[in-house]
Amino acid sequence: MHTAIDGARVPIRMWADPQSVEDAAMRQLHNVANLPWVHGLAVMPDVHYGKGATVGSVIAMREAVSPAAVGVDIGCGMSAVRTSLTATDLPDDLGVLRRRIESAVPVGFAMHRTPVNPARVPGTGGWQQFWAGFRDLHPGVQNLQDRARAQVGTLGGGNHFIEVCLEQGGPDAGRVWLMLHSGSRGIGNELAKRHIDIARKLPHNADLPDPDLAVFVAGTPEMQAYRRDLFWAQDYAARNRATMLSLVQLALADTVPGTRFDTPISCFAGETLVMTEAGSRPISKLAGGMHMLLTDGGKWVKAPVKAFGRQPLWEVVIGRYGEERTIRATGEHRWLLRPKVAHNRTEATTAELRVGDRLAHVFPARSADLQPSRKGIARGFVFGDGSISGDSMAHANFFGHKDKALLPFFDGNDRVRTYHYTYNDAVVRKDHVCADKVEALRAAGVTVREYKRLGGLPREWKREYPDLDGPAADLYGWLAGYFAADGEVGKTGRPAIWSSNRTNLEFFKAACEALGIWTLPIRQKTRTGFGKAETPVFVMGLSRSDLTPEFFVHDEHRVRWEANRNAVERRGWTVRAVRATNEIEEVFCAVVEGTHSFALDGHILTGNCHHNYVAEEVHDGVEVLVTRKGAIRAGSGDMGIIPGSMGTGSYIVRGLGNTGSFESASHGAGRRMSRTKARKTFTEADLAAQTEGVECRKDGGVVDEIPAAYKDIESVIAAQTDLVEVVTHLKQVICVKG
Ligand SMILES: Nc1nc2c(ncn2[C@@H]2O[C@H](COP(=O)(O)O)[C@@H](O)[C@H]2O)c(=O)[nH]1
Ligand SMILES: [Mn+2]
Repeated sequence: MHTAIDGARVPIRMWADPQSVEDAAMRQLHNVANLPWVHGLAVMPDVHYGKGATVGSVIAMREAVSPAAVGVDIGCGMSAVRTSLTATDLPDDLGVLRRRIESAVPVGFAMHRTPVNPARVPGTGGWQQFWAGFRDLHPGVQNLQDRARAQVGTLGGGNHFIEVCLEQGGPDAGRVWLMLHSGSRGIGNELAKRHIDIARKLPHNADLPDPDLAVFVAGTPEMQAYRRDLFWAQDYAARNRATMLSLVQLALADTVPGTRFDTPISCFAGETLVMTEAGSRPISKLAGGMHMLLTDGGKWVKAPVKAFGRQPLWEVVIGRYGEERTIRATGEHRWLLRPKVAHNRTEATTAELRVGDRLAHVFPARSADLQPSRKGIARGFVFGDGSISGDSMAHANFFGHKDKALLPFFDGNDRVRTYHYTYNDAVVRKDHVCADKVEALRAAGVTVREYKRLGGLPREWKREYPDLDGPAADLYGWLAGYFAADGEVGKTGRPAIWSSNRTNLEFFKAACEALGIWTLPIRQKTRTGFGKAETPVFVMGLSRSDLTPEFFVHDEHRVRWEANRNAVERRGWTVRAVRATNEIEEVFCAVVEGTHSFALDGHILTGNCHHNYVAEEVHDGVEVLVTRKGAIRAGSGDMGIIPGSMGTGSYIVRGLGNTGSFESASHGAGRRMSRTKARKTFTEADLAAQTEGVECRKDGGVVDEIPAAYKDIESVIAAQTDLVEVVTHLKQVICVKG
């Protein structure tokens, strides 16, 4: 539970005992909470004083970001992977394995003599494109590319570490894990320092209580340049960890042949269709760019799609309502499931999927007060039941009683005129009849029908589709008007729209997608025309529950729909078959910060790979830039790693999505004392005692990393039970430090 601290411009929500927070850190927190751009500030239980901003703080800012608060180790984070080994599989002399890891991964100031070949890093891709981005970085780092390349796959010093850990308790007790902690190395540091300097000199930062709080504001070239370098450095940090992890995996597999690893990256084959705001597109075509993707909660978010190298593929066959499709994905790809009565699994890897599993789905969020506009209805009706003769303007044609329901939506509807016609069955044609001949024809027993017509309407109403990005009320109105012309509501209350032109229904579908209205697949049927000739016609069902009474312009449509509007709709996909294939291909994934999920075509919600420091997120309905300075994302279901110290172990956690902390949790135990104080307080003997049973350095060079220099990890975890739940407790047997 948290304590709210008032007295600043926004309240400080603190998941730590305020009495335990040192004065310097408390001053930093107040300074941050007083910044004009700050939307909110949450403080994690591992809080302590830090350069620029307090470590263990989550700063949500509107249209601003502070480069010093992000810090110099841009993208610093954790990676972990579970192996197939248990404690007894490890060598008796753990020193052998430690030395193998130390010779595979340079530590401290050391770097690779030649850069690691990316082919040795399965699960990552797009390296060429990534390095091509180097030339766009700050001019001051342009001479550092060779060094940056040589530092990919290196640990660094301080509290960066690589560990071999054992799972504590539970059914998998003794299972071996690999874990590591590092960031964007020298290049991230160089970029950060340059931008921090730039920010300090900007005039709007002149009166800040602490020059380290200088910010960049949205829409300025400085912000644009910082964001470009920031996201590049975050990508570098993730690649650095991925490279190290694969080098450590090789070292372990060399020591214990046959070791297998859970793969931390999970992806799709190139043809997989992903929902974007501009329609569904193959994921391979999206790779290398930023796209608006549909994520959990029905929100559209901008996110990069990336290639992750060649990986073995599985095939998943899914079906719903007579539709069936096959999706190819890696065996480790994470699928989100809808729980069933028989089980409450909410996710599974491809390899763990079972026949009958129901995939989770997501639909774009709809505005609760969506109303069709009058003009939209008129335009949609003309599209369906309008006509154009020659170069004239468009007409709306009202057959039967449609004029009663539709005319009120047209301006100038007093101009409507009545026309008469007879059918000529032989040539399938309407023959117009002059008004003064109607009586005589009827008296002679000829069936004379009538319809009403309103002319003088814009030509494009009949010829063009409306703008998908236009006002939602106009688009919804267009759908309602078109439905009034060519739609029907069946006996079960299911609305369906008909057209002889498939493209019209595809547009109708796209417009529904844009508004969050679910549609069924378009089906082809055969219609027997007036001349008894068979012609193809297309029909598409619409969701009952996504529509509103105002959508139904005709009373009889609305009455049928009302009677059935709550009927159950089975929209979801069910797994019909899962099998491994022999195919190995380039695979792709979207990297959505925050929710770590995005939708495939068919609204299938799926997971992605995670990790980051500055993220664009929406909190309290406001778009904010969230800086997690020593804090992790802990959205509902997000997996996270909270390390303790080189002697006390770590936790794998699952986020609870607490909005009070901006869906965040602590990133570690946090320092209890500075490095200087730790060196003065403790000896090598203390370090040896506190790291007993751990194969690690025990010399004076790492005394400042002694476990007692950090807070008690158990208390830190206990202080955030409303932010995360513990999934696995790990304790290290090897710890490598630089
Ligand atoms: N399991 C281990 N945890 C460690 C070790 N050294 C530090 N730590 C914890 O990591 C966080 C990371 O801190 P950061 O601010 O540098 O990102 C720190 O708070 C400690 O709790 C270690 O050797 N092993
Ligand atoms: Mn770190």
